[in-house]
This record gives sequence, C-alpha cells and structure tokens, in this order.
Amino acid sequence: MALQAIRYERGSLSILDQLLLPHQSIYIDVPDVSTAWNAIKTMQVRGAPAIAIVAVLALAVELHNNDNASQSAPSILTEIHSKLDYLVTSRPTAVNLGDAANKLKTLTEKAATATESATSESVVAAFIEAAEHMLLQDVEDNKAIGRHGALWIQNAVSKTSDIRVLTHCNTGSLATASYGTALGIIRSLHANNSLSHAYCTETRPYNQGSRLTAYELVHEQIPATLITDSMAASLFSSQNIAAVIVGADRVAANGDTANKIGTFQLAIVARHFGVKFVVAAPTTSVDLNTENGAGIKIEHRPGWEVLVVSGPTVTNNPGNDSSNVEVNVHDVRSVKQAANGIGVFNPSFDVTPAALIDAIVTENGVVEKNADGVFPMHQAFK
Ligand SMILES: CSC[C@H](O)[C@H](O)C(=O)COP(=O)(O)O
Repeated sequence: MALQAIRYERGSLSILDQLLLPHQSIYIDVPDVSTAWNAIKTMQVRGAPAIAIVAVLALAVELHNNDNASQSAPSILTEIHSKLDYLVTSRPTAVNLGDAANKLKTLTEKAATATESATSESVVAAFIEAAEHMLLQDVEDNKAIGRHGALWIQNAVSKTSDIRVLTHCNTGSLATASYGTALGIIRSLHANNSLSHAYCTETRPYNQGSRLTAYELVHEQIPATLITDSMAASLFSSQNIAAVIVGADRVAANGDTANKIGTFQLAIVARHFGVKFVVAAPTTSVDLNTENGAGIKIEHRPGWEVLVVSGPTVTNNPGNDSSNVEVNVHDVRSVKQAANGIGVFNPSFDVTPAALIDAIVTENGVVEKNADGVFPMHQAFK
C-alpha cells in the first residue's frame, strides 16, 4: 500500500509526522489553521504540494467544525481570506500554497457575491468542496506526470529497460497528496519494468533524502541506493545514469527552477557528464508571474539544523550489514557534530537556471526548449 502522508475526511485531518520518520509512523491531528501553520513551519509536513493541501484542508476542517451560521457572507469571506494569507506566511519558497490560496480567494469571492442569497454556510461549502477537490486533483496530476516523464526519458535515452536514475529531494507520496512528482516518474519507470536502479541523495534539511525518499523507495520495493550529496560526480563517472529527476518548489516563467538545496550543483554535474536533467512539477508549481529565478525568495533555515543531528539511539552493531541497524525509538538524542563557534550558511533551496534543464514535466505534458533555447512555460497550461 502506498504511503499516506495526509488522512482526510470531512471535518477531520491528520498528517504523518515527518520529523519522526523513518523510525516511527505517528499521525497527528490538524484541527485548525494554527496547528497547520506550525506543522508546515517545523516540517512535520513538507513538500510543496503536500504543504498546500494540508494548509487548505486544515482551514476546511476548522470551518466545517466551527459554528459560522450567525456570520454574514462578507464576514466569513474576510475571515477565510485572512486565514489563507496567514497560512501562506509559513514557508516562502514553494508557490503551491500561494497558488491554492489565490484560487480559493477568487472562488470564495465569487461564492459570496454571485447571488444575494449567499450565506456564510454557502461560502464555507464552496471552500470545502474546492479544497477537497485539490486533494483529489493532485493525485491525478502526479500520475499524469509519472506517465509523461517516464515516456520522455525512455525516448530521450532510446531505452525501455535498464534505466538508472538519480533523484534529489523528497517528491513522493510523503511530499504530495499521493504517488509523487519526480518519484512518480521513477514509480512509472519501475512499473513499466524500465527502471533498473534509482539512486537518491541524502538531501537537507534534516537529510530528507535518507530519511524520507529512501524510506519511500524501500517501502515501494524499488531497487535503490543512497549516496551523499557530494558523491554525484563519482556516481556519474562510474555508473551509466540516464537521468537526474527532481521536483520543484517554484518554476519561473523562463523555466528557472527553485528546488531543494543541491539541485543546482547536480544540474551542473549532470551537464558535464551529458546526463539528462528532468524537472517534475505540477502546474501548481509553475509561477508565470515570476519572470525568472532572481525573483524567487529562498528560505534560510536555522543554523542548528546543520550543526546538530537528532535520532533514535542504535541498539545493535550490524557489522558490515549497515542497512539493518536496530534503533530504540524511545531514546531519541541530539548530537552536536560541528565545531563550536563555526558560522552556518543554510539555504533550504537553490535555483537551477533553465539553461541546465532538459525537460519540465507537468500533468499536461513535457515542456522542452524551443528553437531559441527558451522554455515556453505557458504551454504547460493547455
Ligand atoms: C514534491 S515537489 C518538490 C519538493 O517540494 C521539494 O523539492 C522538496 O524536497 C520539499 O522541500 P521541503 O523543504 O521538504 O518542503
């Protein structure tokens, strides 16, 4: 069964606490907007699409469970818009939440003003239905990304089997409503028997690749190997890697792509080795209002995330079989691993210039550069 990061039914939302993975699978309730804001900020939920969906569903749950009957339609509209604005402040780089908030503002504005008989309840009902639709739509979009991306890679490398790929960042069921974006393409390649091996990087913050992506690859029984972020050039020089597949937190109008820190350097290394570089992103991650990467705000995280690691203690010495370490989940400790006094530079994302990207895969198909070497990103919205 696929991992499920988000559990929702009308009036109730819970999320898999991603700070506890991969050693503990514990769902926490998200009954309201302020719990959602904190869960996003502290990375209990992460991944651009998942963040957006959890935020809007949390507001849907809060609205469903509150007694709004005495409020007027304009008053509930103001409340919804200000709560959406607040949610958008949780993390700045991914555009999906801002995109969802804008769509829901437009929709509720229409619901509140379309007829004179609009009530707070009709506005709330319109909001809840639209938020629930976003959850379902994200899964469909990811499956389409998986199909388009797998086919593009097969054609680009003229192979339908024995394809090896490297992925960076966290883009599977944990980062989306389900199925995943970049990991959705890997899932599709695997389902087609085209994939021989997937490599994943450790990826910061909190080593999301070794904790989350690796966990999902193991869970899905996709043949996979973990490397540190600094091993990509070594990997490319020793293995026949067909493509690097990454997700996106925001794709600008020219194709410049903000994604998990380290994506840019992987693109440089991939270009050196002639390895295809593929971005997988739903159109909710494409921001035509941002001209290029210079306009994307990059989140910086606290330095202690680099200085300190936390995790459960180890209870056995597995010798050479380091993949089977037993852990004591009841004894979680933090370990300082850097010298006292050292400064830390900790951007959470970087921007890969469009020039280093070969294909941008959305649910509507694959956008490639035109004869002028430019990504016509508007074509993603057909
Ligand atoms: C699934 S889309 C891309 C992801 O949002 C992104 O690359 C990523 O790794 C998630 O970042 P995070 O900092 O964990 O929210």
